Amino acid sequence: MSRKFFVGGNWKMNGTKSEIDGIVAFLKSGPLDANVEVVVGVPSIYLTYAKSILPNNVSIAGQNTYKVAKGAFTGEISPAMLLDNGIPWVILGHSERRNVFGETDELVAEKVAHALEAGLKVIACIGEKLEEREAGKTEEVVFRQTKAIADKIKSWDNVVVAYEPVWAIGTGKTATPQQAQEVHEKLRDWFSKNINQTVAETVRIIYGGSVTAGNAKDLAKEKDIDGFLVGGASLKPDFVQIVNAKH
Ligand SMILES: O=C(COP(=O)(O)O)NO
Repeated sequence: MSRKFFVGGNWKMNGTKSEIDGIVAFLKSGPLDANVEVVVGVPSIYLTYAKSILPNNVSIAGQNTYKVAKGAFTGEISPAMLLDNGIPWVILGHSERRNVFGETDELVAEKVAHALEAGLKVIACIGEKLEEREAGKTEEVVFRQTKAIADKIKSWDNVVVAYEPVWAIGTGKTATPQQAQEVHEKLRDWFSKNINQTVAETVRIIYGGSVTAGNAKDLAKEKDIDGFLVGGASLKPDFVQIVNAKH
């Protein structure tokens, strides 16, 4: 079963309007592989601006939403607010939300469930820390994080899973194609055993963690790597080569 290659850009807390103009310029000139789904994750304050100038072949995501529709949650935004502004995607469970802002597996799962119920599509992030990998706990961690989400949601149709080993994020220490493929394959097997074979075969599992134009092609060759979630490199023209890495 073929899965449409998916490349997300996670701009994190970066950008000014003029820098966004520059990013949009290289996305427009591309050319971007038409067989690849491209979504850029934009800081909340710039979502409307970015959406107004992005080319039609690039979609847009928020970087966080809360677990309920409205209320006394100063500083938060809801899935309904993203949808009200024509934003169809959201990135949830990023390791920076988990490790810097203390989001638990439970909270991430509740956020994913509410975002899907509201009608958003979700890039759901999982990934182990270096000490967990060194302790041989990679599978245990990513299965635990995935199960927490599975226990709360009814369908994986609008979910892209992003495996982002924390030790590879922003470090330049990219997982090797073999390391990434091994975890992606185990995750797909987890879906087969715990959800169903159709989900296992159709859910896109993308890799994130120091993806560059230099390593994307080799990673893209792996059968269970369905794309990327790119941080630093998504702010630069090299992002076009990463989008096109599969073909
Ligand atoms: O956090 C990341 C990856 O960041 P880098 O590509 O900068 O390692 N994606 O969400």
